[in-house]
Amino acid sequence: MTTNKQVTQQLIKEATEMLENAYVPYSKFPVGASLITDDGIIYSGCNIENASYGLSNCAERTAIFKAVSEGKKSFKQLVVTGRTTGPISPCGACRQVMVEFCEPDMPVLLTNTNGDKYETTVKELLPGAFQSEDMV
Ligand SMILES: O=c1ccn([C@H]2C[C@H](O)[C@@H](CO)O2)c(=O)[nH]1
Ligand SMILES: [Zn+2]
Repeated sequence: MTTNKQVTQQLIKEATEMLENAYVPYSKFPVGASLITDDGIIYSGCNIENASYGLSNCAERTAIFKAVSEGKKSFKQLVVTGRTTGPISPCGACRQVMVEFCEPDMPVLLTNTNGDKYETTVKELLPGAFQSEDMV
């Protein structure tokens, strides 16, 4: 049997490995994210930058889009890591994308390579989010 703790450890490991794949010639700030589906498949991603800076994609969105593009839309947990002094903080765009694809109470673990951790949820990260239900 795999415990929640073991799953979290695996997500942290895979998010950390993603730091090596980050394409960050501009910021030199690698970020890794790892997401597990309800059926236990892990999708991980890194940030991918562009010379046209605004086209850069964050690690969180890379992981979520990888999963969605494989037909997955039901998720259990997301882990994000970076070389920050405290736990990393996802940008507004990623918080909005989390709201689109993850349940409000889904756990999100923000961490860093020192092992600092902040456990939160999708709804705590973006209270009052704009959602499809708002378009009546
Ligand atoms: O949670 C975060 C915060 C930042 N970045 C990326 C965007 C950009 O490539 C670099 C600097 O902002 O870090 C992420 O991928 N996730
Ligand atoms: Zn982001």
